[in-house]
Amino acid sequence: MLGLDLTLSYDGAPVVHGAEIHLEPGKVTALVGPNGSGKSTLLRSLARLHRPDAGRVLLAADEGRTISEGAHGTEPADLLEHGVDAASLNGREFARRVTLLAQSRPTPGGITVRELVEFGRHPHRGRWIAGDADGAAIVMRAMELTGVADFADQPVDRLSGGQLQRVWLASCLAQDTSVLLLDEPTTYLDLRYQVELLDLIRELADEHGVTIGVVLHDLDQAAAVADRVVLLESGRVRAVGTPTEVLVSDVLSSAYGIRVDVVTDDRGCITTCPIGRYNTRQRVERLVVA
Ligand SMILES: Nc1ncnc2c1ncn2[C@@H]1O[C@H](COP(=O)(O)OP(=O)(O)OP(=O)(O)O)[C@@H](O)[C@H]1O
Repeated sequence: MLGLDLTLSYDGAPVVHGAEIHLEPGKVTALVGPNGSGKSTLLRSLARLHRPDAGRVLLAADEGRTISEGAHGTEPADLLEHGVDAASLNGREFARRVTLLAQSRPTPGGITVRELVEFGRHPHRGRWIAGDADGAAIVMRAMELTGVADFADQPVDRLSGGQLQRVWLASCLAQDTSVLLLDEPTTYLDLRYQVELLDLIRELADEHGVTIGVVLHDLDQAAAVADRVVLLESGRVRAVGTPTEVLVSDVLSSAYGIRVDVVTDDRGCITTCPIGRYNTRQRVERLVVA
């Protein structure tokens, strides 16, 4: 998926200025940056939920293939030549290719977890007949992958924030798209489920070739899960590259307006340490000594 020269605004005031973003099949791209830098707006434009003032979103010709079929993608030059303009697809065609786990969603009342997950199958159902032969198995798999199968028959309005987050993710997975966009998916999740979600993201990319774009505030999580990091600052792409290339002290310190030290251990794990006025400096020193 390629977002080209995207200019995005609210009420005529631009908040993203000519951004380019390439999400590669089988790779995880993390969008990071300060509050208000335009991450969610950019992600929403890729999901066709925010109409660009200028620019366009191109999908690989085979990005219509589903996770279960195994999708393959192309380089930006191929997308420019052969890509499908996202705006040219009807809603159902687009929803079979791209899904977004949004930051906040209204919780529907009076339905069960399984029913909410089944909503994800909507674009795959026939218009007149309920034909979706693989649907039940895909819904079950989505619930198992996200750890919600045990409470499949519970009403969604009785779930905790973290449980609900996983149910929405299951619904996205049930959509079985080749592009998965996630906006701050670890919010509300406890430590175990944060780690499991990051593992799941990697698994979807590595084993199923899914194209993944994920907004993350936690830079250490971005370093752990992403192949590429896009750093946004004031609506512009400030840096793009591998975590080692982008998550460097001077770039982060300048983008976030606070000193950020970066420690890389001998296994290549990156830990970012924003330096506050009190005890965070000692934490960095401990990390460096260890
Ligand atoms: N519905 C809206 N109406 C008007 N302005 C908005 C709206 N949503 C976002 N903005 C503005 O657009 C800019 C980018 O917001 P966006 O939510 O994309 O940033 P973000 O990087 O995702 O921020 P955060 O990290 O706080 O979630 C901000 O200046 C914000 O105030």
